[in-house]
Amino acid sequence: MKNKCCNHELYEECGCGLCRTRINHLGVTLNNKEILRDINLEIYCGDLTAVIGPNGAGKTTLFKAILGEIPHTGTIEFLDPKDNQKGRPLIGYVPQKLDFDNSSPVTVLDLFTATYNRFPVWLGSSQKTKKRVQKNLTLVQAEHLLNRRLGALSGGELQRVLLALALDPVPNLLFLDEPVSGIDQKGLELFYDIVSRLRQDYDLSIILVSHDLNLVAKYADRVILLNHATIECCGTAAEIFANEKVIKTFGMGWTKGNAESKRKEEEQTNDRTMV
Ligand SMILES: Nc1ncnc2c1ncn2[C@@H]1O[C@H](COP(=O)(O)OP(=O)(O)OP(=O)(O)O)[C@@H](O)[C@H]1O
Repeated sequence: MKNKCCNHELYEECGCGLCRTRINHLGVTLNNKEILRDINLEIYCGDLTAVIGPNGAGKTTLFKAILGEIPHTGTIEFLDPKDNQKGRPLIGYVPQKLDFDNSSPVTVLDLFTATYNRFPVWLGSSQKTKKRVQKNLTLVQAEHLLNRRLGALSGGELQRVLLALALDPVPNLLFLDEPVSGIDQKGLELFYDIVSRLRQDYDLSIILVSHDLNLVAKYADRVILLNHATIECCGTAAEIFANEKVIKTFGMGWTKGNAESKRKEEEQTNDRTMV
């Protein structure tokens, strides 16, 4: 069955609307436990898809499977009709958290240098590397953090640095696993404003796992509810937050209010488009 998230009409205004990552019948079983089953998704360029679901629904497992970190059944392919290419997508990943020693002297520049080059970081960074890092940090409003120690960054700053790292080279698919702690509301909003702008500038396909339904309602083109090991429903934010299954999962009060304001916002956008 073709589900709504594969409906081409939803993507008419997104990027070229043709490049896409296709996930077919993806399933994951770990230690004899079925964690994901029959996941089918198409993610087009310029499209920000938010994955929501209760704790333990399998959101991180979905990321890990697509990244190839854990075994899965089904297929994942990137299709670029412009030059007829077909293959595995190039994926950029911003993890939920980064485990490192906070007291380590490693700086942001060291982190990038170690990623871009094969030689040891203690040999220093060339001017060429420094320029490349500066350019990438500027994209995420973090150019002033070049020589800052990683351990001295705030949660929001670290998240933006990791985003800059994930954008070079520009990926076919960008994964954002929202941190559950360590970033204040202002930091989160700045992060999503930057993501939203980059999505337009680079025509990025983005999958975002988020626990903040207000941010999802504000930024996502499409929302997917992952529950009971599979996709229970998907659609625009207004559709999803009015959906019975979502209301049952997250509670009546929140979703009804948001569905209503999102519906009004979409109506206003449609009115403006028609004028
Ligand atoms: N190696 C494993 N073996 C068995 N079960 C696992 C394994 N890894 C994860 N699980 C289980 O798979 C389910 C999904 O976990 P996952 O971390 O993907 O959920 P999530 O939706 O990302 O949760 P959260 O919102 O809390 O981050 C959980 O019940 C978890 O206990």
